[in-house]
Amino acid sequence: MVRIKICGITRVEDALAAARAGADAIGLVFYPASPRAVSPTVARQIIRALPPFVTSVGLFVDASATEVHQVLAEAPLDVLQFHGNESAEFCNQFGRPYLKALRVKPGDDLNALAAQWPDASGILLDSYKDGVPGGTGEIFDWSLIPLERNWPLVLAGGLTADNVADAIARSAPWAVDVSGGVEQAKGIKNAAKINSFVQEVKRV
Ligand SMILES: O=C(O)c1ccccc1N[C@@H]1O[C@H](COP(=O)(O)O)[C@@H](O)[C@H]1O
Repeated sequence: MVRIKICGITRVEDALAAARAGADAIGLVFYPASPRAVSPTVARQIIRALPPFVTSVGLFVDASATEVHQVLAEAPLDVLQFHGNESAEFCNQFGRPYLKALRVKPGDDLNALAAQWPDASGILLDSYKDGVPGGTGEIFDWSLIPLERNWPLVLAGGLTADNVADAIARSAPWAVDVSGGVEQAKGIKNAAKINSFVQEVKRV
């Protein structure tokens, strides 16, 4: 069973649509430059509306430790996702499980890179695009993903209901993560697209 995270949630109704569809986690973006960014106050409202057993994940891009602590003081996130150039030492300091995102380029030794964050709960692989830290809506070459690995893979980058079955077949991830592929506008999710995505993941 491949787990599912729906990222870039900005509204309670979208979080509930994800939960009802059968998603395991929702993602909240705390990167101010993102059109999907939420304030800690809105994040708290969304988290409080979640039914049991749906994990809340907070996404940061090279935030300071103070900024992460400020968010955590208001929004009770279950898991942190570091999508920038954060070191393992930085990621480890918050007392929360975390995902480390890597943006994949040809020639990367992904096993060696993943080993730099030995305490991560999972390694999220996303597409590399110069100057854009994530949420590109673009897939990357899944053949670059090592099938022999000792870390839980969270596959992201341009996933949609149309390509996620193929992506799973090629990479055997622990979980998949989608944002733009289930949106009707940046930061606004589409319940029908969420349902199709979740059903497609559960079908394989
Ligand atoms: O969503 C964003 O705006 C974003 C900004 C900065 C870093 C990461 C971001 N999103 C994450 O990127 C992956 C892939 O997204 P997509 O499915 O290709 O749209 C996912 O984890 C997003 O949450």
